[in-house]
Amino acid sequence: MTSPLSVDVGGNAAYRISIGPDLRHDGTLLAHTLRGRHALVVSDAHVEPLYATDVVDALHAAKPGLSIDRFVLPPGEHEKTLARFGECLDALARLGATRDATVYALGGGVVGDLAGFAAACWMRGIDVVQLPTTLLAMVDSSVGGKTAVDLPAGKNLVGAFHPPRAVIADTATLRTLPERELRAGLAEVVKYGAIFDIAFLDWLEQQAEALLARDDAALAEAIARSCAYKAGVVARDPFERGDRAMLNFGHTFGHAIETEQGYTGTLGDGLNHGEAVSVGMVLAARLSTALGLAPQVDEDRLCVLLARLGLPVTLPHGLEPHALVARMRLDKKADAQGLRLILWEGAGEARIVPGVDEDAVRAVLAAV
Ligand SMILES: NC(=O)c1ccc[n+]([C@@H]2O[C@H](COP(=O)([O-])OP(=O)(O)OC[C@H]3O[C@@H](n4cnc5c(N)ncnc54)[C@H](O)[C@@H]3O)[C@@H](O)[C@H]2O)c1
Ligand SMILES: O=C(O)C(=O)C[C@@H](O)[C@H](O)[C@H](O)COP(=O)(O)O
Ligand SMILES: [Zn+2]
Repeated sequence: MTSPLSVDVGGNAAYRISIGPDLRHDGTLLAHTLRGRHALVVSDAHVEPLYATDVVDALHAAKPGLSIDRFVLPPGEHEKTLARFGECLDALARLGATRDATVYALGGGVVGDLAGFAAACWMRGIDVVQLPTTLLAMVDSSVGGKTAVDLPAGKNLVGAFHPPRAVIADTATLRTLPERELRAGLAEVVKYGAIFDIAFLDWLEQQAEALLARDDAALAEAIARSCAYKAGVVARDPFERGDRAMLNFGHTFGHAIETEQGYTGTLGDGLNHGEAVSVGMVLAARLSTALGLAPQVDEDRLCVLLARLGLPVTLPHGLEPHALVARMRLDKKADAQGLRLILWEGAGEARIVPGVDEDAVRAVLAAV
């Protein structure tokens, strides 16, 4: 077994992100995260048949006598609901999970967010270990402790900050990830370059083909570098009181699109999260240009890179600017001054902008 890469997340609730092939079989690494004798593996109906038995077997081998159950969600963003969250809590009750139990979130960001929220609430908080199986979850959602479910009114409106005890990213699971989901993950990878580091954007431009071809070395580097950017900011600002909000670049627009489309991304007729963030980043860059904050050339560069990665860069048909702006008002960054958006001053330099004029936002939405 190749030795895993690791990224440490500092702060009050420090933990390690381990990245490498076949880590789901590593009983020692998995069992190191266990405190009690109950474990619930939460997954979805695509991922559970592929990988859950490996995790359960590795845990049993490392800790005989462990009581393990599985809770399996139907796949898709439209399942990240309060109702499924309630079912997950029922599964913990059936297991008899005590306060030293561990939830293993095996899947993409939908599983990670919902299972993490259940762990945050069960008996006021038990351990969750994130076992991400999508690129998006490896580079973003498994790290940082944001957990949530969606409401029909908006994305992630009910949730809690609940950092994982560990993140174990088995990169071999990416071999079965559908092409579209790989591209969606690359949108959040591009986000780190856009907000923090122009040199990372240069690297992504050089590695675009290798990443799309799932070159192991390119993917491992993209994951480790992304985790390092995210680890740095969440350790400084775990509860998003300051610059962590930059991780939301493209998200106020993106979440409005996902909500307006009824979270149909994984059903095939709408945009999934990564795709919506791709369009959202283009809109944020265009608004920055329109407001005179950033040069046009950087907006063009971002669009070209996202398009090369096979991501959408224009608004889907049928979405009304007024309806999207109404959704944006329920964004969690909005405040008494109105919309607070993450814009940029150019590639690699995000900026938090309060009190953004809604007419300017509608004009950009109408133009893209
Ligand atoms: N908490 C955070 O900080 C954070 C960050 C980014 C995104 N998110 C959330 O993450 C969610 C999106 O996550 P996602 O893009 O992983 O989507 P997802 O969880 O819906 O997974 C995408 C699809 O891939 C399938 N899949 C997962 N792993 C697979 C594998 N290895 N092989 C085959 N199929 C596999 C899933 O079953 C699903 O159909 C959104 O709800 C978003 O809001 C949260
Ligand atoms: O970790 C963060 O902070 C992020 O904003 C990461 C985002 O990619 C992610 O989609 C997050 O779930 C959005 O958070 P929200 O607070 O806007 O719901
Ligand atoms: Zn996101």
